[in-house]
Amino acid sequence: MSPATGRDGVALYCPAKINLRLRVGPTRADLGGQHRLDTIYSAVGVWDKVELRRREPGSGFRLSLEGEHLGDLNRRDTDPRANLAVKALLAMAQAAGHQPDVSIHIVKRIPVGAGLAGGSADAAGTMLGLNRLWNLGMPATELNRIAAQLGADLPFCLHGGLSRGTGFGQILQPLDLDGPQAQRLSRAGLTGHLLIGAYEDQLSTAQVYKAFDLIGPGPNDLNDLQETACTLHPRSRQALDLARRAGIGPAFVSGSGPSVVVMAPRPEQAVTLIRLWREQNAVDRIIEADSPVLPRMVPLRVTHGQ
Ligand SMILES: C[C@@](CO)(OP(=O)(O)O)[C@H](O)COP(=O)(O)OP(=O)(O)OC[C@H]1O[C@@H](n2ccc(N)nc2=O)[C@H](O)[C@@H]1O
Ligand SMILES: Nc1ncnc2c1ncn2[C@@H]1O[C@H](COP(=O)(O)OP(=O)(O)O)[C@@H](O)[C@H]1O
Repeated sequence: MSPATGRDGVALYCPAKINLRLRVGPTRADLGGQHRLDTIYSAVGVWDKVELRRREPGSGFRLSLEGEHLGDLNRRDTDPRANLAVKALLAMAQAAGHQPDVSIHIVKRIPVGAGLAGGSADAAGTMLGLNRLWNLGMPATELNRIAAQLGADLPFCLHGGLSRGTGFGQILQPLDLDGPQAQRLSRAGLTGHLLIGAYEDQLSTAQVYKAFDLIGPGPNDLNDLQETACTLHPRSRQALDLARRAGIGPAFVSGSGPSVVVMAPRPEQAVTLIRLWREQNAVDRIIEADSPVLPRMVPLRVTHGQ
């Protein structure tokens, strides 16, 4: 049994992401044709677990998935190289001049294709874990550069907590969790205990952004993509309306959706909302969590032959 130093294996607890504000501007050539964003990211305590273990030199990578809600990851014909965690492994291996002889085991709890950045969370966890496993000492600037090439919200997922995001979402201004901006968000009821209403349905981020160019933002939404996500997925609008009529909130769609987020600081609010959502079959899965949170890494005890 190797000592729990992380020398042969590390486990990462990767939080989901919501947007407490999401302003979407026009597509820009200097942003690679992506929309200019001004957003407040907040990491949420819905955790994927990414376990990384060294494999024999030259044996290549191996990916395994576990979880009850794997969405379109569950298809037999899915190429493992399409998994964002594998893309992160290959990008880190290339940047570090390393062979990608690593097994990646992901325990999925973050709903897939939900607007919660589950893929980016796993990819960020893989990057942080490899930086430790391979003793790279890669600085945050280099990790951010690689992350931004893999996904717009991946740089945020490396850090967690609260952060403003601009550019296409990759330019970060982390917010001090005790600072004035975090306190303002807390006074607005946008931090603390929340409920996520999730669906077996998925929405394609690319499709939502494309439809946004035709539909545009709602008049008073925290999230400019919300009107589009609710148009494409009406059950999300139903779930939000139930929360609003019960006076529970703020309530909004998470990122490109379809999942919805309702801030529920008091226990009785959560009980009421869960009852309403279930009575009206407004959501498929309800998750209670707190926000903001930070990613965590722990050494893995690797028994030989594992
Ligand atoms: C919408 C947001 C809000 O935080 O999160 P999710 O809902 O995906 O979690 C993000 O902008 C999603 O980030 P991410 O999921 O990494 O998107 P990517 O894979 O990089 O991009 C998928 C596609 O979305 C479009 N895209 C993405 C970001 C952006 N600023 N403008 C865009 O137009 C592009 O068509 C891109 O090809
Ligand atoms: N490790 C992963 N976890 C979740 N989705 C992944 C992963 N790797 C690739 N994907 C793909 O990314 C797409 C978007 O998934 P996800 O990041 O969960 O949603 P969103 O972009 O809406 O936050 C899905 O269709 C899924 O097939």
